[in-house]
Amino acid sequence: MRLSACNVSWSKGGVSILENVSLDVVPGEFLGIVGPNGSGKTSLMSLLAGLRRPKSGRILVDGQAIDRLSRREIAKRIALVEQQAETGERISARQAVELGRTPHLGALAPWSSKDDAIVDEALRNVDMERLAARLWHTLSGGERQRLHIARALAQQPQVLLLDEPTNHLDIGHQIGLLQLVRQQKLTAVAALHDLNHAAMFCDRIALMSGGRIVALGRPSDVLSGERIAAVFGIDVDVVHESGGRCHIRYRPPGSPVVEMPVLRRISS
Ligand SMILES: Nc1ncnc2c1ncn2[C@@H]1O[C@H](COP(=O)(O)OP(=O)(O)OP(=O)(O)O)[C@@H](O)[C@H]1O
Repeated sequence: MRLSACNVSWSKGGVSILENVSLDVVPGEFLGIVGPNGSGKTSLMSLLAGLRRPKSGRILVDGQAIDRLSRREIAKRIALVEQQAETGERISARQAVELGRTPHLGALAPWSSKDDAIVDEALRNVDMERLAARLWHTLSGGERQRLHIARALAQQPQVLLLDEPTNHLDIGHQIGLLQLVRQQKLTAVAALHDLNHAAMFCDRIALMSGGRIVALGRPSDVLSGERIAAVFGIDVDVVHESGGRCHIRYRPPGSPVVEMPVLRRISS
């Protein structure tokens, strides 16, 4: 499924937050959105999910304006994992994941063993099967975050939107989650803070600053030292790898510039 933002602007209380943002998420790709705090990543995600309407411009789902689709139609195609998604309900881990099936259920489509199997698989995917019976309020931040992802997977969307999905996760589960997203046969867009995670897992990266996309392309084309310095105000050394990937080394303030080699992956 193709998801597009066409010249989208959004403002709140007279303050411009997104300005003329255009983005085409290609079917099957994993697109990363990076940028400093307040650059507009979450605002863009909520427009892409159809939760907010742009002041001008359009969000298109396979060429169709998103505001012409019902909430249920959107939910069958797009799942959003928000940054501070919480539930105050007294529900179990499994029940939280079962909520992902809601858009697919109805009078003519009651809960069935197929839904159970989808929920089982989603729990397995995030390594949470053994805690399925636990009550939500007894779970750690990282366990809850993994369940939010499982709920989104159980929704069986065509596009998965993730706002800082690795928050609260230990490094093993951060890498595991990004790898899991990459392995899914769906289109994914993730707002990420870790530039190396974006460079490692994303096919393309959109770099945001001040409510605009300032660069969009393959990791090694977008994440240049000059651009990172201009947008984040830090000095880095970038090691370019083959296949458009790169690795960023953060330089301690005041340390000299190092010529970084170009690395080529040796395939076995
Ligand atoms: N509902 C709102 N009302 C007023 N200002 C808002 C609203 N939502 C977002 N903003 C402002 O818009 C700007 C962009 O916010 P947004 O949450 O999209 O940034 P972000 O890139 O996701 O930031 P972070 O990395 O800190 O999560 C910020 O300055 C924020 O304060």
